[in-house]
Amino acid sequence: MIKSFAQMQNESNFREQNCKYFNFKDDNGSLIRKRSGFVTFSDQPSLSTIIAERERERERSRRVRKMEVGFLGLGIMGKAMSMNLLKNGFKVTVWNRTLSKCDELVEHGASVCETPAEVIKKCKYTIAMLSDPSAALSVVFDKDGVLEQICEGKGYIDMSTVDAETSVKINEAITGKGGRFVEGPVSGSKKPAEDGQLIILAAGDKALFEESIPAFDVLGKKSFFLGQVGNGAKMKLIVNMIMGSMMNAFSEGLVLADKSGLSSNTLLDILDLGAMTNPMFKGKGPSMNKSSYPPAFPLKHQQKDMRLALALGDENAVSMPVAAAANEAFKKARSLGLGDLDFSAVIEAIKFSRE
Ligand SMILES: NC(=O)C1=CN([C@@H]2O[C@H](COP(=O)(O)OP(=O)(O)OC[C@H]3O[C@@H](n4cnc5c(N)ncnc54)[C@H](OP(=O)(O)O)[C@@H]3O)[C@@H](O)[C@H]2O)C=CC1
Ligand SMILES: O=CC(=O)O
Repeated sequence: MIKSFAQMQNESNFREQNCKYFNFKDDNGSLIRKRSGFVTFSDQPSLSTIIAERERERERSRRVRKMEVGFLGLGIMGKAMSMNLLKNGFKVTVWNRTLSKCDELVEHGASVCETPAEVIKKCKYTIAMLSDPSAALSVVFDKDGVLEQICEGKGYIDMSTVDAETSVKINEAITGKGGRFVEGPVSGSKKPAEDGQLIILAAGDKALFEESIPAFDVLGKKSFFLGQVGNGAKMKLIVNMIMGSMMNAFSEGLVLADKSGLSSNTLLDILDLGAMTNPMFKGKGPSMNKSSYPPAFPLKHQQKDMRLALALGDENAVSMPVAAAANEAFKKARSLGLGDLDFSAVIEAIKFSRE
């Protein structure tokens, strides 16, 4: 099909190169516009697209520089996440139950407060990353907690992995005082947290979610908005229930290979070449074969997630025998004193039960 110049100009990838326009009159005196040079169709962004993109980036930086974010809980995840916010230009005010853990963040430019209430008072937006439901509730409801200062105009974003009931309770308390709440548990461990590559499973106040996007974009590679409070918690527990079950099957396979006189390293190579290849087997397998479990995702937290996911299964009458068996192995590992090691240390419980 032959297209007119005007039609070509409407194509999204239309570009002009070295074009000059000449105006002259024809025999009837009508003004005619002639063009010299040539046009191309290119996937390269046009100058106007580049300028618009730069302007958007400048606007994003302006918003970030103005955003004062509070951060409660500087464990493995909270430390990496708040450090990322700092490195990306946010003003960050931190609090941790063990206050000395704030020192490293302060060295990188963070301010520190002595209580969660003080952080809330100071910041329009506060993120929490705490170990479990009881920690999440305590930081909100206890003396000097979030509730003492939360009010209209303030947003609270809890990214801890908890059950829906805990999240709903926190939401009711925060909104009851005029504040806004988003739950935003994350999928991804220590390294994705350090690299800003988490997957954020948010739910709750949509406007607060949208205002939090500049921070979420720094913390993660993708943010899902899942609707009402509780949905983020449930989705996270389902994801981790699958992860915990996979880790158990993987551990049993490694132990079985070894006990059958096969090389567990060769098993890793075989798995990596087939349909079951995944970053978890690839990342954890070699260190598991060396019985090394530096904590990225502590085993005690994985067991907490299995427990909470099984409770969700109970509520919904979903039979989950695989997850229940995996939970037993994590419980066994905890009873062996492995709770603070990485969750891959569950393999030790499997080795133990076969000795
Ligand atoms: N590690 C990981 O790979 C991932 C973890 N998660 C989830 O993120 C959350 C944090 O995990 P992670 O950073 O690994 O955990 P850590 O155990 O490293 O850190 C837990 C944090 O919670 C604080 N805390 C515990 N109990 C209380 C309490 N009663 N009152 C106040 N603060 C408390 C700790 O304070 P203190 O320093 O004083 O002990 C610490 O800041 C958990 O819900 C976990 O399931 C989600 C995705 C990945
Ligand atoms: O919750 C743990 C994770 O790796 O995700």
